[in-house]
Amino acid sequence: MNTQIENAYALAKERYGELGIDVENALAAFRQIPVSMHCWQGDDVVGFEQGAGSLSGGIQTTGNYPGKARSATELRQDLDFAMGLIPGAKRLNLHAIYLEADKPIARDQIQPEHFRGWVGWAKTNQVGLDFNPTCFSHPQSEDGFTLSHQDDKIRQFWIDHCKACRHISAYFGESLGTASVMNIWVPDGMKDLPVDRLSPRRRLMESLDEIIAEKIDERYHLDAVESKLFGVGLESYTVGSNEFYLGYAASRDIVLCLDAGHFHPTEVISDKISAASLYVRRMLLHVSRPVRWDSDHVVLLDDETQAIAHEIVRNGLLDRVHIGLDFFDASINRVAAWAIGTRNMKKALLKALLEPTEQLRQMETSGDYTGRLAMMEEAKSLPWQAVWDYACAIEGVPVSSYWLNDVRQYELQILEQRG
Ligand SMILES: C[C@H](O)[C@H](O)[C@@H](O)C(=O)CO
Ligand SMILES: [Mn+2]
Repeated sequence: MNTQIENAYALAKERYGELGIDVENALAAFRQIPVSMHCWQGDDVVGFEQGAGSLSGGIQTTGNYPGKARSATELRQDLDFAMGLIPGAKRLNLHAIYLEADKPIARDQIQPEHFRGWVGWAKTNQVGLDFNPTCFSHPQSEDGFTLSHQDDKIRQFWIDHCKACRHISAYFGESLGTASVMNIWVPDGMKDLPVDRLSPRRRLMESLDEIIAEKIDERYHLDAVESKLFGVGLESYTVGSNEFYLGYAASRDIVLCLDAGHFHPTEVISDKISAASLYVRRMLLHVSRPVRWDSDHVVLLDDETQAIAHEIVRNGLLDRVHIGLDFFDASINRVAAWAIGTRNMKKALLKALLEPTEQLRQMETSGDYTGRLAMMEEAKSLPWQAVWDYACAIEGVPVSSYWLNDVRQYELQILEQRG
């Protein structure tokens, strides 16, 4: 290892030691925290269904940067490369439309066998898999309703899709020895003011009850539900609102998914984690960056990402909060987008683990708010970056911005050849 990195690390350890922080412990914990990378950043949420239509459901990818993955093989190639730029434990979050089959398969007919390639890849790379039914980009979702549809046949189609997905998710968990978190998000809603807000919500509740009725061992599969405020073209009413799913997850003892882009612009999910932790056993986070709306920009090392990490670490929630990412930017190199967003989430976690939290707590308890603010601000410029560089170096991951050189090479040799 580069002696500069080692020397900086040794100095950082000394500095943190003065504050009573054991850097080696923090680093060991950091390396174990998985961040679930979302497959859909690699191909603009298109997937590999035969005859796939365009993205719908009120979500949008903007940009047309060249080189997106056109097959599962290309997506795995990009993921291999991107994961090699990121230190610590990683998982992959798949959507149902990323199946592999040589003929069209109806969504309610998908099987574990269609994901065998992904499980093989996950075993080789020692990563866990997570899963999502895909209740959008489909002719049966085009009028804005799926699991809450008033037409029983359409509703049943989506129920059956979600049931099929649970079996695939359990197959992931059993094959890989780590529970797959299966997150249900449906776009259901209306562009303009509905008269009846209740009936679709009752139908959604009943559909979900039918979906989760079959008990599946938690060692293999966990059910999660994701709320939303609005979608494009679905501005006035979202069936699966925050209140709906908070109540649903708490009353059914399943996982609550909080997406950073799914609330009012000044609302933050960092503040919701502690509150929800009192009522739900587990949470899934979709860490994202909304810019004026649920725009799914690449995650930054900004105040909110840091606050999310602090809330998880300070409250001892690492084993109850599953950290996933949800952004899709097609205006920049897609592999770089994964690297930037995931590295930032990881940096935030490392910084949180290196915080002098006990000292801050004591100041708060004794009413020393001046000291609390001063120390919180000083903690931001403690030498965490030397620890980060060391974490990258010991895992053979590029240090500092050197990963960008690798991405440029990859772009030239692989992405640009895709046409
Ligand atoms: C593709 C994802 O499932 C989707 O982004 C969902 O999680 C969401 O956040 C919709 O706005
Ligand atoms: Mn999301």
